[in-house]
Amino acid sequence: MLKSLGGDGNSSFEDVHGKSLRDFGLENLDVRDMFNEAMAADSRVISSVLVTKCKDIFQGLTSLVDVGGGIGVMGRALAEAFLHIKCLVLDLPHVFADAVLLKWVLHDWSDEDCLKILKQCRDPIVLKEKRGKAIIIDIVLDPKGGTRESVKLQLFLDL
Ligand SMILES: C[S@@+](CC[C@H](N)C(=O)[O-])C[C@H]1O[C@@H](n2cnc3c(N)ncnc32)[C@H](O)[C@@H]1O
Repeated sequence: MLKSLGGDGNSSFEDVHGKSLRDFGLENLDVRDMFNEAMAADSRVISSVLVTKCKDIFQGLTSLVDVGGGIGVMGRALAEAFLHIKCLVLDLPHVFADAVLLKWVLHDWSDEDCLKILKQCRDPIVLKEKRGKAIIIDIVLDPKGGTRESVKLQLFLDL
């Protein structure tokens, strides 16, 4: 990004808006969506070249992670072109997700850490205009005891 002429280290965007494009996008859904779609449009062009002219790069691979892969256009194109490669896309939850799934994650963290984790999950999905969800699949402690099996499991998870 162009740096401003003021020499303060900020980008021109930061000088005008008081925050980075990334932070601005977190609060302005239209801007965020427009940015993600612009990146996706670029990926459509680049991926079409990649899968036709650069096949050799992918020979022998069985898996690939597209880090910061946006809404997954590149990952999908690679997965479709190279069926032997398992493609994963890693990006921030707000980029691609309506929901965050936490299965067997929270039970072995302290209450304090659980709050931190849930807050991290909440911020991106709250921005999804109330469509977002946090889906938690985990053990629920029964203060009255529960069945023998469930108590055994609770004790096991406390170890
Ligand atoms: C400039 S975009 C590039 C997107 C995609 N690779 C492309 O070329 O179309 C950078 C991406 O990095 C993602 N990103 C930023 N910080 C990240 C982090 N800590 N973990 C994962 N992804 C991150 C952003 O959400 C964004 O989608």
